[in-house]
Amino acid sequence: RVREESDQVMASNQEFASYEQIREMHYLHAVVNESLRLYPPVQFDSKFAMEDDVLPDGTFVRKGTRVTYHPYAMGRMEGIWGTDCMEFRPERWLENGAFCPISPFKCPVFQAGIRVCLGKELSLVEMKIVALAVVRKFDVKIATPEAAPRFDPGLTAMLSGGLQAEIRERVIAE
Ligand code: HEM
Repeated sequence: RVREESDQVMASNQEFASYEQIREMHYLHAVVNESLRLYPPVQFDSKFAMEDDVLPDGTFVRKGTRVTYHPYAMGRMEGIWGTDCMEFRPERWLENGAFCPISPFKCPVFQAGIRVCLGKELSLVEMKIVALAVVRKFDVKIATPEAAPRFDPGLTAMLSGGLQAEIRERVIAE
């Protein structure tokens, strides 16, 4: 689907997408957001209360308490995403083919609010340019598609044992 969308927007001999073209690719944007939901590079993140505080839901937090939010767990919660929360379904981010943002407080992959990641937009563009460059030029076949990739816990995400794949140059019919 990403290839099909890019073929409609990019010239067949074009190696890299322009910023304007990237903005036209709603399905690609949905795919990247859906990947980040299930595999957030920052899996969890902690804060320490400098003073007694109260969370928006009324929970009292005593001074010195460590509070951790967990994007990996939140991305897989039925209460947030529904019964298909474990499915990779980019369509959940689309309405009539157009990207439909979901609150960053439901999906805090880049945090949310005033301390949201300053590199969010830059990294989304980077991810999309790299994904397009790979998908348009190569056929990528995961060696063990039946086994879901497993995360190694850590500050930033790694895949346990890597991700074995067979990569072949894409043959484009003339
Ligand atoms: C997929 C890539 C990225 C992810 C998932 C990500 C995620 C995050 C998260 C979760 C935070 C909040 C950390 C905290 O409050 O403890 C954060 C903060 C931040 N990020 Fe990113 N980030 C990414 C890429 C980048 C890039 C490429 C840049 C710079 C070009 C960047 C710059 C920053 C900065 C400056 C902050 C601190 C913002 C503040 O505290 O006011 N990030 N990021």
